[in-house]
Amino acid sequence: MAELRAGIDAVDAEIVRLLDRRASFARRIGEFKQQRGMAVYAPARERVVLDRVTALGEGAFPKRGLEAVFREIISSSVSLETSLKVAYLGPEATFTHEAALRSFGTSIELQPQTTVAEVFARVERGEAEHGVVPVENSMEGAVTHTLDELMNSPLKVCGEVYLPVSQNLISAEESPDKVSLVCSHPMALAQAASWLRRELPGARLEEVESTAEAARRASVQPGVAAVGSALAAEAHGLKVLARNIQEARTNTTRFIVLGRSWAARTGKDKTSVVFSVKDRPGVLKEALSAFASEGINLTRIESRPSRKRAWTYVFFADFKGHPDEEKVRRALEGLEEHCPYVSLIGAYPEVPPEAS
Ligand SMILES: C=C(O[C@@H]1C=C(C(=O)O)C=C[C@H]1O)C(=O)O
Repeated sequence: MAELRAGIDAVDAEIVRLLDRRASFARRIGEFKQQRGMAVYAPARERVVLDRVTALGEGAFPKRGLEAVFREIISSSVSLETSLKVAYLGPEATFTHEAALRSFGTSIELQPQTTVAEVFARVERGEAEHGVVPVENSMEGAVTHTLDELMNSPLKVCGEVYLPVSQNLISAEESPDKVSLVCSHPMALAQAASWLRRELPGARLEEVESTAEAARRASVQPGVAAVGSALAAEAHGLKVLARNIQEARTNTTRFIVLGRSWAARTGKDKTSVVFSVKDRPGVLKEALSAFASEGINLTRIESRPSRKRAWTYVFFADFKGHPDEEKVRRALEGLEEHCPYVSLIGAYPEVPPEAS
């Protein structure tokens, strides 16, 4: 055993020496970016680094572990280049906090904000370089606040993250029969609606602004439970009275990372656009034919009120590809021919939902 541990000690010393060497490259890259006014966070490059190191692994060390270790190495490298600030829809211990940690690791400054609008505003004012907000849930659909902000903001989407949502009944009470009030974010209450109706038919439901605020209430008020994550329970010293009370096991939320510009091309990317159409028959079909004729796969389309004139709409579409690709450029030109308004709101490395 002592001999084997000596082996580990020797390897650790080597790893630390190599990490120091890696850090000196990162610092130099940081200086290069600063001289040219480039953004420090390079999500496309990070994706390439993470894919490369997991492919290099020969299986003795688990791939997920490799990805997690390198996520932190990259996070520390970024912190050597600049003190990166990332605003997210808080408070702490929400799913968005978890999504921000997944994207940026623990070595950067995370700033919890109380609303989606404040996350956008902070990044727009330059008080944070990036923002993380939820954009859609596989059961409940779009996060409309986020779409409405995206429509009017100069910020761009430069990353996406998927997180499986596990909702739990969490409380300071010992058992569910002591619970008379359940509070949570409206989306979390909706996700757990059937369980709550079935198991706690007598409890009152109350909407609050976040799952973390609900957990805080549950920690100070007797008879109150929250619907929220195990992370929120831990943060507020609560017990998990029931696990996985959400509607489906396949409940996943997709988050986006905001920045001043979209990400560079990796070869496996997604692009997001917002567009409006003229008011005449067949116009949406014509607009979308721009994608069909280039063989581009639309992964999502969503309509929202334009908020400029009653009963007029804008469409949000995500599709596979990057604006630097010739066929995507042609599809966007085609879209512009049919639509009075087209805006490219982001491009980012594609994350397969099942990989998250
Ligand atoms: C070092 C760089 O800066 C950051 C750190 C990275 C890393 O540690 O590998 C990768 C991308 C950037 O977010 C770079 O752009 O290469």
